[in-house]
Amino acid sequence: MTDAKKQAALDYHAKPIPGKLSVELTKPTATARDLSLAYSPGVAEPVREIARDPENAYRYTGKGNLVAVISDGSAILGLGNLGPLASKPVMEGKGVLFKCFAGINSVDVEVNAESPQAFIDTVARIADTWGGINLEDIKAPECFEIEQALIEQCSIPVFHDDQHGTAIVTAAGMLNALEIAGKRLEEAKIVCLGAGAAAIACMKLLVSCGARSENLIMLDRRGVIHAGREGLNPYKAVFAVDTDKRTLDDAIEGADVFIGLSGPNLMTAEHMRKMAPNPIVFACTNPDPEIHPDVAREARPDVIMATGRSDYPNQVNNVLGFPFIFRGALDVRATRINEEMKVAAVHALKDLAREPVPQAVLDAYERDHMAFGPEYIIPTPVDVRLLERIPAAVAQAAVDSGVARRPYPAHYPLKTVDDVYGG
Ligand SMILES: NC(=O)C1=CN([C@@H]2O[C@H](COP(=O)(O)OP(=O)(O)OC[C@H]3O[C@@H](n4cnc5c(N)ncnc54)[C@H](OP(=O)(O)O)[C@@H]3O)[C@@H](O)[C@H]2O)C=CC1
Ligand SMILES: CC(=O)C(=O)O
Ligand SMILES: [Mg+2]
Repeated sequence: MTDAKKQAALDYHAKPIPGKLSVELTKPTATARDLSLAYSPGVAEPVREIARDPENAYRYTGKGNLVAVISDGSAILGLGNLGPLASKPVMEGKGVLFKCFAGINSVDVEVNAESPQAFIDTVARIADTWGGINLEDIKAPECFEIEQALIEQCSIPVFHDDQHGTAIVTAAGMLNALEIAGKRLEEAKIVCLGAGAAAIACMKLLVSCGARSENLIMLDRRGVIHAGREGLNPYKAVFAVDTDKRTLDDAIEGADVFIGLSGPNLMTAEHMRKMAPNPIVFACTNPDPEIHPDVAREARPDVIMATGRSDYPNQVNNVLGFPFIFRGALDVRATRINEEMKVAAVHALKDLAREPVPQAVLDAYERDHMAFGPEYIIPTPVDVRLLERIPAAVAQAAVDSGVARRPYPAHYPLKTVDDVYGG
């Protein structure tokens, strides 16, 4: 970013008041009568009702439309382990996206925990406060243990966005990109740079969509994850392949697909030139991708290119997933977000990209034309049809797979965030 853009970003966060979110009132509070209902003595009545039946918390408090965005700041975007407090702008940012795209209220919680167990204990003790928990920017491998333990201990959906949100959006974009490139997932040679939270979840989902594990090479800071490599954790070991390739330079030769979920500027024009015809490059590290789109395109005009950013075509970013997935999960009061719900989200997102793009999206992106093709493999986050399609698909999958505690919502499909509380 230029110095001017960096300053604009700081000013955006600082002015006219610090931060990006505030709490709003939903009931009148002007009179003595209002206050006697909102607080003492009236507040005692919902207290008694919730003590009698905890389900009443959904009726008398904001719990059912409230998601906690929780981090320890150990993997903030691609910036690394900068600690809990430094993650707060990102967590507030996730809250902005929950609210503006799906009408979901959120609180950000930055946890200073000395161990995964301390993090789990802290969150588990306060989990009943919310309707769902979105774990964010927690590094691998700790994130796997943390998410699994919290899923087991909490009765509300717990979802590590960097794993599953990213995987859902990547799979949807990849299925479309492969079709446009005239390639098949079952045959595609895939290189994944990064072997952390996002990378491992993305590769697992691509394998379950049809990618062959023997066609997949994953790399971490030490290079290719190959059979016999010592010191691999069990999450990486699943992806160890029998190969004599050791570096990105070796692995990228003839690859159809590169997926970057690692760090900035790790891929070069020379790597691009070694890829197969019509290569697909998802350089998804934020804010600075593994390779700048202009460099990639100059090296390979035939590339289908995506990044995690809003300022280039094809934004493969979990913003296309988490607001809408939680919307569907909350509205049927799902106990968890299971594989069926994730797969339903992949297909809803993938299919939407094939439909004509609304004028409002063209206006927001200052474009005359956008249509399914190399420059448009996936919808943009401002597309209001995401709110119509993804929650509906997720809610239906929750009902069908038996994790919904409420029926498919009568007020679906949603047309705008004003509809989220129904009639
Ligand atoms: N576009 C999107 O929607 C999303 C993008 N991301 C991006 O993905 C990246 C990883 O995030 P996340 O998985 O949560 O973080 P993790 O800390 O869990 O994983 C980071 C992974 O990147 C690897 N890595 C880091 N630097 C290098 C390097 N120089 N060479 C090779 N591998 C490297 C690490 O290797 P090692 O295991 O050896 O330490 C690790 O496997 C971030 O940049 C983030 O912005 C994440 C989520 C969503
Ligand atoms: C987008 C996101 O969640 C990340 O880069 O970590
Ligand atoms: Mg993240």
